[in-house]
Amino acid sequence: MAERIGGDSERTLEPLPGTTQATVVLRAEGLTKTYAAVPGAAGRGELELFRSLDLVVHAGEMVAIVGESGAGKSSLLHLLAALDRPTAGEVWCGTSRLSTFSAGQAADFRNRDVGYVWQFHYLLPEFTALENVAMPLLARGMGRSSALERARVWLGEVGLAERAEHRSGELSGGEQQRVSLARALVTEPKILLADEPTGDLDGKTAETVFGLIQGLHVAHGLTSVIVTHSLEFAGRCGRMLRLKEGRLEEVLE
Ligand SMILES: Nc1ncnc2c1ncn2[C@@H]1O[C@H](COP(=O)(O)OP(=O)(O)OP(=O)(O)O)[C@@H](O)[C@H]1O
Repeated sequence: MAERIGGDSERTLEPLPGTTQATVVLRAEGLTKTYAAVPGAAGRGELELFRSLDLVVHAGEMVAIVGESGAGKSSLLHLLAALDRPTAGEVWCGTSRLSTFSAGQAADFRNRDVGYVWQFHYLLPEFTALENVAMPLLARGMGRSSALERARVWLGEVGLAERAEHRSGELSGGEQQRVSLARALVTEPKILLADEPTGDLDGKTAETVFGLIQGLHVAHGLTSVIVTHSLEFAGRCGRMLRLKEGRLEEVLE
């Protein structure tokens, strides 16, 4: 059955080949991103990263985005998370047009619908692992004891229940990234966006964190977009796209 997406340009989406269902979770249409020139700054001319880029991500997909450094992968992920606005084009999440969001609506969208993992964990070092994981719940107004209770469950999901009371600054890099993964998912979003989540980690720790992401993706029925420089990890996602010279190409193996 095809699904309709709404807003002011309602269309019928075709199912994926070989499937009967096409639940589109994220859809970018005609996306263009240009960074403006900085007047008077040498080397800061206008920079067009991509033009008229389209992307459709279906429910349950795990999509890897690869590409050379500077290709625009992080910039694309920022647009999907409503962290930035495109120069032209639109990102849809279901029937919501991200470009119509106010700053508050964008923050709500990120708090409720998206779990975002950065290359660097950005945990608050003076707070415990448990408190760090609970932050997004506290930010949405949940009571402290309920937030901490739910955060404890998510620390368990990433295998760190016994580290709950450690300050995040006392944890190893891999543990910190696992805490940041729990923080991203504690609100039980439907979408996980991860920007080089293993980029700062050594090989074995990277494997642990990537395996965890894969496991949580399946266990929680997530729709995930993962930017990575690792072709090995990308090959283990259901679908690989390469951002190259402003275009997204399917990489078929
Ligand atoms: N806010 C900004 N203003 C101006 N230029 C920017 C801005 N953010 C990124 N850029 C430039 O856009 C280009 C793409 O950056 P982006 O971080 O999206 O690439 P990337 O593919 O994620 O790279 P990497 O793999 O090294 O992280 C780079 O040349 C970068 O300097």
